[in-house]
Amino acid sequence: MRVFKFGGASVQDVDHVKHVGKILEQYKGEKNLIIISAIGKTTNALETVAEAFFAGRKEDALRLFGDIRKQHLTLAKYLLVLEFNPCIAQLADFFTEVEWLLHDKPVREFSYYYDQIVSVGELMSTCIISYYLKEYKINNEWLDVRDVLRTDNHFQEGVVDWDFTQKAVQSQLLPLFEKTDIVITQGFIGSTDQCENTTLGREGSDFSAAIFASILEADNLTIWKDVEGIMNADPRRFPEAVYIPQLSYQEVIEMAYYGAQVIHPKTIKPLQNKNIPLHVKCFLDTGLPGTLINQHPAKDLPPILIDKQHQALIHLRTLDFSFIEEKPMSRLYKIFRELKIKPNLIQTGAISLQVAVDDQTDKIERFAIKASEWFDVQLQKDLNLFTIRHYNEGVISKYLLGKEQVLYQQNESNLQVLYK
Ligand SMILES: Nc1ncnc2c1ncn2[C@@H]1O[C@H](COP(=O)(O)OP(=O)(O)O)[C@@H](O)[C@H]1O
Ligand SMILES: N[C@@H](CC(=O)OP(=O)(O)O)C(=O)O
Repeated sequence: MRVFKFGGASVQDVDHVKHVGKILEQYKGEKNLIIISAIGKTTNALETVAEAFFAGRKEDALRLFGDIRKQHLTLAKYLLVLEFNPCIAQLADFFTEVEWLLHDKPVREFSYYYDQIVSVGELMSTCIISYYLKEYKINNEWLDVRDVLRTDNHFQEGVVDWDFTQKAVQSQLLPLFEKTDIVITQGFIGSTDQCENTTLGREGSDFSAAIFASILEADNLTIWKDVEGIMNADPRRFPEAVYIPQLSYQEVIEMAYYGAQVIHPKTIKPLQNKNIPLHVKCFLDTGLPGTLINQHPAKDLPPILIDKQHQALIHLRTLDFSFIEEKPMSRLYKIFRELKIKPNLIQTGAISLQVAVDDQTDKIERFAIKASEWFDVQLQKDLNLFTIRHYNEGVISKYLLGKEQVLYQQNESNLQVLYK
């Protein structure tokens, strides 16, 4: 058994969806679970629908959703002939689910509505692709992942109930493989025990794929991307980036943790725990070897560059001049935990502390209010966090010279600079 994941970039239009069919043909006769994300940038578009709805701009929300609906119907029209009508019937159910909700008034928290609305992206994409594959004579079964992947009710960041999910995989997913070799399902989304939609956090489809690979004890997880494989930097921002043929789980988990936006940070743990190899392969040129990620330490790694934008630096000083010891630290971590804030960089002094975090205005404001009970809180915005793993003098001078540095930290393997 293999698990494949196709992200939004790989299913962004008619030609890309057709290419998915071509890739699957190469694996005929093998059992494959296919996890697919929303088409192109649909999740971003659905986020604006959720925001308009929650702000009470019902007409805007309906209009924006109308555009998304139209795009999906157009895609179905260009891909399908025989399977067009059944596909449209299934899509209509998904549209109705959202449109009914948009006619209501928000009475619950934003995250709840976000998940009910945004999750339709993956339902629509998998529906169209499953029908396209049938039309193309690639027999497959479509699975509503909400029947299998159970989470708690932390909307926008559902925590997976592994026990339930494992049992549901046995009872609902595996029997589908008795009928067909290919099962198509959604990444990124799940459901609570109350049948409410949840999401696993932005870009969470990689994580969904790893969850299934782990439960199924798959031979391999392949994530198809629009790049040659994993590179030592984002090639969109660093055209000189070089491709890396093999990486260890540990290296990739570190890269993702520091902000490399190529694999979701939660993807590696379930794979490492079961020793399942991860392949990052090139969607457009399947002949390329891609990057293999496994337990073996990589040799001769180039310096790895990660430039994380939209950072804010929170300056904290204890109001009563007490030292930064266990008590103030545990208070701070309690607030981080409550607000789900992840510190990207921490530097401590005697009575002061600086924390770099992703600049999420709403969360930072709530943090400042809570922390001001014990700390003087100041904020600095519009910063970037540059991380170099496996640094050397050459890369330091190439990339950091001339940058206005705000904070600097260095250990044996990482160098991090917060700059303006
Ligand atoms: N270290 C890296 N190696 C390769 N690609 C990277 C890296 N860091 C960021 N990227 C970016 O990740 C993109 C692919 O990820 P993403 O757009 O999330 O794909 P998908 O939507 O298919 O999951 C590439 O186009 C590339 O710009
Ligand atoms: N569609 C979701 C989940 C995801 O993982 O997408 P992608 O595979 O395109 O990064 C998002 O955009 O966050």
